[in-house]
Amino acid sequence: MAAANKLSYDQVAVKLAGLNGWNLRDERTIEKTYECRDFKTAIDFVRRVADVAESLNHHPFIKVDDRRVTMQLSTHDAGGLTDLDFTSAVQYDGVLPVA
Ligand SMILES: C[C@H](O)[C@H](O)[C@H]1CNC2=NC(N)=NC(=O)C2=N1
Repeated sequence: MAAANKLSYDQVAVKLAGLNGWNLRDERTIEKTYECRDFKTAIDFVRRVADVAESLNHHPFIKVDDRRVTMQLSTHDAGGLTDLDFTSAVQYDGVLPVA
């Protein structure tokens, strides 16, 4: 997949406004912390996120702290934020916890 185009600060601001709970960490990274029910649910969430990441060939930084999962998205190939980061964010928000 060709590297996506780096978005301008204004484009990032508009896209960020359409998301829930995602914040700008620095000029090239967006971040969100998900609160899961418990540690094993958090790990299961990460497993599902990994499947999405593989399908998009776009891989997040992930931190697991007990039941909190922090995700950071950036497009290294473009040196900033691209549509791929926002597509990933929407898909991660749609990853459901185990029933
Ligand atoms: C060659 C391959 O497409 C690249 O290395 C992909 C893999 N996953 C990636 N993930 C992220 N977050 N940024 C990238 O630039 C990136 N590039």
